[in-house]
Amino acid sequence: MLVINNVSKKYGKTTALNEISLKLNKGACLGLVGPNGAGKSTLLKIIVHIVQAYEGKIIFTGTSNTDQKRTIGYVPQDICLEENVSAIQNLYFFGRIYQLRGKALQKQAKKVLRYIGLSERQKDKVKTFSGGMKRRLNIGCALMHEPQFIIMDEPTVGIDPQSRHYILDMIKQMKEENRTIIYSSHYIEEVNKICDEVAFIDQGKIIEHDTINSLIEKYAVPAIFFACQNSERLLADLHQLSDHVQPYKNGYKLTTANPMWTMEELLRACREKKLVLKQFELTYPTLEDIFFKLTGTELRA
Ligand SMILES: Nc1ncnc2c1ncn2[C@@H]1O[C@H](COP(=O)(O)OP(=O)(O)OP(=O)(O)O)[C@@H](O)[C@H]1O
Repeated sequence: MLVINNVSKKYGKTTALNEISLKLNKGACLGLVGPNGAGKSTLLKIIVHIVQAYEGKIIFTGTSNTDQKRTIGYVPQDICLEENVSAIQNLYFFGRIYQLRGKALQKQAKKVLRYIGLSERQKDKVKTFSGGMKRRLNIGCALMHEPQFIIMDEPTVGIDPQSRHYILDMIKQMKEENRTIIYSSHYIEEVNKICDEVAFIDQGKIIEHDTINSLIEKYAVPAIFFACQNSERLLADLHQLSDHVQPYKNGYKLTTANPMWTMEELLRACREKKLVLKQFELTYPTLEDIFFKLTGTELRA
């Protein structure tokens, strides 16, 4: 288990983290989601001991390994590879840091190469690799010592959709191996695909932390979007049906706790006023909408 207790960090006058507390169970896959500058990288660097001057406590419990660093694999946001040597040489370098030698080192490097799908390119220099291949190798380097905790800082930034897919599949496999994962991203749809729980971070504070299902249940009030010609003629009816009516695209969006009844009433009002519907949809907020609702901040800003 990983316990983050009241962690704060300042860089000069900038507060990067403000009393962060989080608990993560063994085998959990947490998406750490926040916009640029929210404090994600700082928190991850504190967890992996790169940033050592901070307030609060980080506690790892239940690991059999006495050396905490050996239980953690860290994938930094910036690719950290030696470009002028081969993929396998990069893996050997990271394996040696963790005292792997000889046959054991070779065997582990081959295993990791299969895992990251680069066996065919193992002898090629990294400088000949695409951005996505470099990202995969960057992840492979963090896996050489078979860590229980895997901490990834935006590992899919700036890569092609195929490599992105590959990386997401790798993370799913890590989950099946019961590794504990923290995955930082501002691509919320990725987090939705692979994580079980999500922590929203904004301006150095954790705004929410829960399972994705619980968050959706808690905040996802359904909305009806509709568009028709002269839709402003329905405005009075709309305000009777919902307290939250807003112009949206070429029509209006209204939130409602009772969507079926609201839809029926809306259709009835359209028929009465002889208005022809162009679009009519029942929508549920995405995690991105929930983040915006809680923080007033766009994730992709
Ligand atoms: N080494 C540093 N020196 C000074 N300020 C820093 C340093 N590292 C981060 N900060 C500041 O701390 C705050 C949090 O930055 P951090 O990199 O942790 O955010 P982030 O959520 O990872 O953002 P991004 O998605 O852009 O990587 C920002 O205001 C940033 O400018």
